[in-house]
Amino acid sequence: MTSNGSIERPVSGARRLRQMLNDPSKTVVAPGVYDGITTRLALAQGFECLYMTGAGTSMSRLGMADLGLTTFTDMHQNAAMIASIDPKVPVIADADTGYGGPINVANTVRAYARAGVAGLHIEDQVQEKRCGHLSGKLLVSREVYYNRLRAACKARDESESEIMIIARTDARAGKDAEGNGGFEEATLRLTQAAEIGVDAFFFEAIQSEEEAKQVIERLPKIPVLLNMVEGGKTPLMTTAQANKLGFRIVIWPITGLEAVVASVKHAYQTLQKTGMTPEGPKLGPQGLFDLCGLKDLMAFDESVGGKAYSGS
Ligand SMILES: C[C@](O)(C(=O)O)[C@H](CC(=O)O)C(=O)O
Repeated sequence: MTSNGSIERPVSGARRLRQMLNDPSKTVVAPGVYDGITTRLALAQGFECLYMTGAGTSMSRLGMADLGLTTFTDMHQNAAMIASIDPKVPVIADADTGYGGPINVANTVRAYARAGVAGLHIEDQVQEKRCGHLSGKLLVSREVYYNRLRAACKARDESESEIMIIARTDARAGKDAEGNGGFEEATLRLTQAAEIGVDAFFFEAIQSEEEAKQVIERLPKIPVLLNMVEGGKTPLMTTAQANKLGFRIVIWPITGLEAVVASVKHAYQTLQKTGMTPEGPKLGPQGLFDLCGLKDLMAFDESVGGKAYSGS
């Protein structure tokens, strides 16, 4: 309640993200998450923003590489689940190509906003897309891309949502049917994106630190996101380095995936080879469920008179 008796509404993730970006000295770091457990782990670590990776969503939900197989429904459901775990912490979610023409893009923006997503990125790859750090990417024409962005901004404005529209271009390492591609094309596309009214930029597959500097210098002055893909096309840098260059958001989409794949592989290999799981400290069921809210859930049950878990 406020002093005049009205109900104070919780600050949305979108507003919180905008507030964080209002501080020009700050760089927001968002680790990639793709399911409930990675979301819980990132939240437990105290990250103030999360990034829902499309690559991770594709691999964890479908068991498939990041080639545009995830539908709007897959991505929206995952984003909604992730954003609901702690609505105070903003979630930036991958929205790939927007999943169709302008009306699909608009539908995606409205649905992500209703689900509590704080920001999303729309790119200029064709529907048969691939991870931005693979070679041979094909782009839609400038006009088709701009239409996607116009649809996204119009849907944001008409729904009076504060969701941030992040324009991603894959032009640095891709080209359209007319052969337009490369650094200049990417700069041109994002400069036009700012005219259309997007809130931030995602210049995919920056190839060197010098280019990273150029990106910041040459683009209009709205927040620029830096994509740190281990083993990808962009040299890795720390938060402090990214901040010094002027990047305002840094995402680490596959950090969790790399860690999970390595450790789960080791556990399964050990079990297969030796008939026993690897040695080392274990959380046990109690510890695992504690990570996912066990105590809070039981306390809630008890607070409304439930008896199911008392004494557990
Ligand atoms: C950011 C990204 O879109 C993602 O899905 O997380 C990917 C990351 C990856 O595939 O490594 C991308 O950069 O295209």
